[in-house]
Amino acid sequence: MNCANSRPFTVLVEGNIGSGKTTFLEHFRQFEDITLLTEPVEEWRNLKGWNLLDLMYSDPAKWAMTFQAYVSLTMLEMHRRPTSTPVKLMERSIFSAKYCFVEQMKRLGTLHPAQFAVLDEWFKFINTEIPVEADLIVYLKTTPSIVYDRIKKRARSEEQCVPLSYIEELHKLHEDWLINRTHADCPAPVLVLDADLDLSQITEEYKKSEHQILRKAVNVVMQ
Ligand SMILES: Cc1cc2cn([C@H]3C[C@H](O)[C@@H](CO)O3)c(=O)nc2[nH]1
Repeated sequence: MNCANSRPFTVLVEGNIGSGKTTFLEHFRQFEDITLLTEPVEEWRNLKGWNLLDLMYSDPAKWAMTFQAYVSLTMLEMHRRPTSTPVKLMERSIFSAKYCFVEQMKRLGTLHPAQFAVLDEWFKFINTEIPVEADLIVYLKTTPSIVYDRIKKRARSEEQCVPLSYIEELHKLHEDWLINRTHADCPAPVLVLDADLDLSQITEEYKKSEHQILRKAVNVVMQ
Protein backbone atom coordinates (compact mmCIF):
# COMPACT_ATOMS: atom_id res chain seq x y z
CA MET A 1 0.00 0.00 0.00
CA ASN A 2 1.20 3.52 -0.54
CA CYS A 3 -0.58 6.80 0.03
CA ALA A 4 0.17 9.26 -2.75
CA ASN A 5 -0.84 12.57 -1.27
CA SER A 6 -2.49 11.97 2.12
CA ARG A 7 -0.42 12.00 5.31
CA PRO A 8 0.23 8.73 7.13
CA PHE A 9 -2.13 7.46 9.83
CA THR A 10 -0.12 8.65 12.86
CA VAL A 11 -0.10 6.77 16.16
CA LEU A 12 1.57 8.20 19.28
CA VAL A 13 2.76 5.58 21.77
CA GLU A 14 2.71 7.10 25.24
CA GLY A 15 3.44 5.88 28.75
CA ASN A 16 5.57 6.29 31.85
CA ILE A 17 9.28 5.56 31.98
CA GLY A 18 9.68 1.78 31.76
CA SER A 19 6.12 1.17 30.49
CA GLY A 20 7.35 -0.91 27.54
CA LYS A 21 6.97 1.58 24.68
CA THR A 22 10.08 0.42 22.83
CA THR A 23 9.00 -3.23 23.19
CA PHE A 24 5.54 -2.27 21.89
CA LEU A 25 7.00 -0.51 18.84
CA GLU A 26 9.32 -3.46 18.12
CA HIS A 27 6.22 -5.71 17.96
CA PHE A 28 5.16 -3.75 14.86
CA ARG A 29 8.49 -4.12 13.03
CA GLN A 30 6.95 -7.18 11.36
CA PHE A 31 4.62 -4.96 9.25
CA GLU A 32 6.17 -3.34 6.20
CA ASP A 33 3.36 -0.75 5.96
CA ILE A 34 4.32 0.84 9.27
CA THR A 35 7.19 3.26 9.92
CA LEU A 36 8.50 3.12 13.50
CA LEU A 37 10.04 6.22 15.06
CA THR A 38 11.56 5.30 18.41
CA GLU A 39 12.54 7.93 20.99
CA PRO A 40 15.96 9.36 20.01
CA VAL A 41 17.46 8.71 23.45
CA GLU A 42 20.90 8.18 21.90
CA GLU A 43 20.75 11.72 20.46
CA TRP A 44 19.92 13.02 23.93
CA ARG A 45 22.84 11.05 25.35
CA ASN A 46 25.28 12.40 22.80
CA LEU A 47 24.77 15.86 21.35
CA LYS A 48 28.23 16.81 20.09
CA GLY A 49 29.66 14.70 22.92
CA TRP A 50 27.35 16.03 25.67
CA ASN A 51 25.15 13.53 27.52
CA LEU A 52 22.18 15.83 28.13
CA LEU A 53 20.14 13.02 29.71
CA ASP A 54 22.84 12.42 32.33
CA LEU A 55 23.34 16.16 32.90
CA MET A 56 19.58 16.59 33.42
CA TYR A 57 19.29 13.76 35.95
CA SER A 58 22.52 14.75 37.70
CA ASP A 59 21.68 18.45 38.10
CA PRO A 60 18.02 19.00 37.10
CA ALA A 61 17.86 22.64 38.25
CA LYS A 62 20.76 23.51 35.96
CA TRP A 63 20.01 21.27 32.96
CA ALA A 64 16.23 20.60 32.77
CA MET A 65 15.68 23.59 30.45
CA THR A 66 18.50 22.64 28.09
CA PHE A 67 17.37 19.01 28.02
CA GLN A 68 13.67 19.70 27.45
CA ALA A 69 14.44 22.29 24.77
CA TYR A 70 16.45 19.70 22.84
CA VAL A 71 13.97 16.85 23.44
CA SER A 72 11.15 19.02 22.10
CA LEU A 73 13.21 19.86 19.00
CA THR A 74 13.90 16.15 18.33
CA MET A 75 10.18 15.37 18.84
CA LEU A 76 9.17 18.09 16.40
CA GLU A 77 11.64 16.71 13.86
CA MET A 78 10.05 13.26 14.25
CA HIS A 79 6.51 14.67 13.84
CA ARG A 80 7.64 16.37 10.64
CA ARG A 81 9.66 13.50 9.20
CA PRO A 82 8.14 12.39 5.87
CA THR A 83 7.18 8.70 5.74
CA SER A 84 6.31 6.69 2.63
CA THR A 85 4.22 4.13 4.54
CA PRO A 86 0.48 4.58 5.26
CA VAL A 87 1.06 4.22 9.02
CA LYS A 88 3.57 5.91 11.34
CA LEU A 89 4.11 4.88 14.97
CA MET A 90 5.96 7.44 17.12
CA GLU A 91 7.36 6.84 20.59
CA ARG A 92 6.15 9.82 22.68
CA SER A 93 5.46 13.25 21.20
CA ILE A 94 5.57 17.01 21.59
CA PHE A 95 2.40 16.53 23.67
CA SER A 96 4.01 14.28 26.31
CA ALA A 97 6.93 16.71 26.30
CA LYS A 98 4.53 19.52 27.20
CA TYR A 99 1.89 17.80 29.36
CA CYS A 100 4.06 15.28 31.21
CA PHE A 101 7.76 16.05 31.41
CA VAL A 102 7.94 19.86 31.17
CA GLU A 103 4.87 20.12 33.42
CA GLN A 104 6.53 17.78 35.93
CA MET A 105 9.71 19.86 36.00
CA LYS A 106 7.73 23.07 36.40
CA ARG A 107 5.86 21.60 39.39
CA LEU A 108 9.10 20.29 40.93
CA GLY A 109 10.74 23.69 40.44
CA THR A 110 13.59 22.23 38.37
CA LEU A 111 12.30 24.53 35.62
CA HIS A 112 12.26 28.17 36.74
CA PRO A 113 8.90 29.87 35.89
CA ALA A 114 10.73 32.06 33.35
CA GLN A 115 12.21 28.95 31.68
CA PHE A 116 8.79 27.29 31.65
CA ALA A 117 7.32 30.46 30.11
CA VAL A 118 9.86 30.30 27.26
CA LEU A 119 9.13 26.60 26.57
CA ASP A 120 5.40 27.34 26.74
CA GLU A 121 5.75 30.07 24.10
CA TRP A 122 7.54 27.57 21.84
CA PHE A 123 4.73 25.02 22.40
CA LYS A 124 2.06 27.64 21.63
CA PHE A 125 3.87 28.67 18.44
CA ILE A 126 4.21 25.02 17.37
CA ASN A 127 0.54 24.40 18.16
CA THR A 128 -0.66 27.23 15.93
CA GLU A 129 1.99 27.31 13.17
CA ILE A 130 3.18 23.74 12.66
CA PRO A 131 0.56 21.04 12.07
CA VAL A 132 1.39 18.11 14.35
CA GLU A 133 -1.06 15.34 13.50
CA ALA A 134 -2.10 12.42 15.70
CA ASP A 135 -4.86 10.00 14.70
CA LEU A 136 -4.60 7.63 17.66
CA ILE A 137 -2.78 7.53 20.98
CA VAL A 138 -1.85 4.14 22.42
CA TYR A 139 -1.47 4.62 26.17
CA LEU A 140 0.60 1.91 27.85
CA LYS A 141 -1.01 2.29 31.27
CA THR A 142 1.10 1.06 34.17
CA THR A 143 1.35 1.03 37.96
CA PRO A 144 4.21 3.25 39.21
CA SER A 145 5.69 0.59 41.53
CA ILE A 146 5.85 -1.92 38.65
CA VAL A 147 7.66 0.40 36.24
CA TYR A 148 9.94 1.56 39.06
CA ASP A 149 11.10 -2.06 39.50
CA ARG A 150 11.59 -2.38 35.73
CA ILE A 151 13.73 0.79 35.65
CA LYS A 152 15.92 -0.69 38.37
CA LYS A 153 16.24 -3.99 36.45
CA ARG A 154 16.82 -2.21 33.09
CA ALA A 155 19.54 -0.26 34.86
CA ARG A 156 19.90 2.62 32.37
CA SER A 157 22.71 4.36 34.24
CA GLU A 158 21.25 7.88 34.06
CA GLU A 159 17.94 6.75 35.61
CA GLN A 160 19.25 4.98 38.70
CA CYS A 161 18.69 8.05 40.89
CA VAL A 162 15.04 8.48 39.83
CA PRO A 163 12.88 8.11 42.97
CA LEU A 164 9.50 6.33 43.00
CA SER A 165 7.81 9.68 43.76
CA TYR A 166 9.02 11.03 40.37
CA ILE A 167 7.44 8.03 38.62
CA GLU A 168 4.21 8.49 40.62
CA GLU A 169 3.96 12.16 39.64
CA LEU A 170 4.60 11.35 35.97
CA HIS A 171 1.88 8.67 36.18
CA LYS A 172 -0.64 11.23 37.45
CA LEU A 173 0.26 13.61 34.61
CA HIS A 174 -0.24 10.83 32.04
CA GLU A 175 -3.59 9.93 33.63
CA ASP A 176 -4.73 13.59 33.63
CA TRP A 177 -3.82 13.95 29.95
CA LEU A 178 -4.95 10.59 28.57
CA ILE A 179 -7.69 9.34 30.90
CA ASN A 180 -9.20 12.52 32.34
CA ARG A 181 -8.53 14.31 29.01
CA THR A 182 -7.64 17.64 30.63
CA HIS A 183 -6.00 19.06 27.47
CA ALA A 184 -8.11 19.94 24.43
CA ASP A 185 -5.36 20.45 21.85
CA CYS A 186 -4.63 16.77 21.45
CA PRO A 187 -8.07 15.33 20.58
CA ALA A 188 -6.90 11.98 19.20
CA PRO A 189 -8.76 8.94 20.58
CA VAL A 190 -6.84 6.99 23.23
CA LEU A 191 -6.49 3.19 23.21
CA VAL A 192 -5.53 2.12 26.74
CA LEU A 193 -3.47 -1.07 27.10
CA ASP A 194 -2.65 -2.80 30.36
CA ALA A 195 1.14 -2.52 30.27
CA ASP A 196 1.59 -3.95 33.78
CA LEU A 197 1.42 -7.36 32.11
CA ASP A 198 4.80 -8.99 31.84
CA LEU A 199 6.36 -9.83 28.48
CA SER A 200 4.91 -13.36 28.30
CA GLN A 201 1.30 -12.14 28.56
CA ILE A 202 1.49 -8.77 26.86
CA THR A 203 1.44 -9.99 23.24
CA GLU A 204 -2.35 -10.51 23.57
CA GLU A 205 -2.67 -6.84 24.60
CA TYR A 206 -0.55 -5.78 21.63
CA LYS A 207 -2.74 -7.81 19.27
CA LYS A 208 -5.75 -5.80 20.50
CA SER A 209 -4.05 -2.61 19.27
CA GLU A 210 -2.77 -4.24 16.08
CA HIS A 211 -6.34 -4.74 14.87
CA GLN A 212 -7.30 -1.11 15.68
CA ILE A 213 -4.19 0.37 14.12
CA LEU A 214 -4.13 -1.66 10.93
CA ARG A 215 -7.91 -1.45 10.38
CA LYS A 216 -7.88 2.34 10.79
CA ALA A 217 -4.81 2.62 8.61
CA VAL A 218 -6.50 0.66 5.83
CA ASN A 219 -9.49 3.02 6.07
CA VAL A 220 -7.21 6.05 5.79
CA VAL A 221 -5.44 4.62 2.76
CA MET A 222 -8.70 3.59 1.09
CA GLN A 223 -10.21 7.09 1.39
C1 LIG B 1 8.94 14.00 25.05
C2 LIG B 1 9.85 13.58 26.16
C3 LIG B 1 10.40 12.31 26.32
C4 LIG B 1 11.18 12.38 27.50
C5 LIG B 1 11.96 11.44 28.18
N1 LIG B 1 12.59 11.84 29.32
C6 LIG B 1 13.47 10.88 30.01
C7 LIG B 1 12.70 9.76 30.65
C8 LIG B 1 13.62 8.58 30.53
O1 LIG B 1 14.53 8.57 31.64
C9 LIG B 1 14.43 8.86 29.27
C10 LIG B 1 13.97 8.07 28.05
O2 LIG B 1 12.60 8.17 27.88
O3 LIG B 1 14.28 10.25 29.01
C11 LIG B 1 12.46 13.14 29.83
O4 LIG B 1 13.04 13.43 30.89
N2 LIG B 1 11.72 14.06 29.16
C12 LIG B 1 11.07 13.69 28.02
N3 LIG B 1 10.27 14.41 27.20
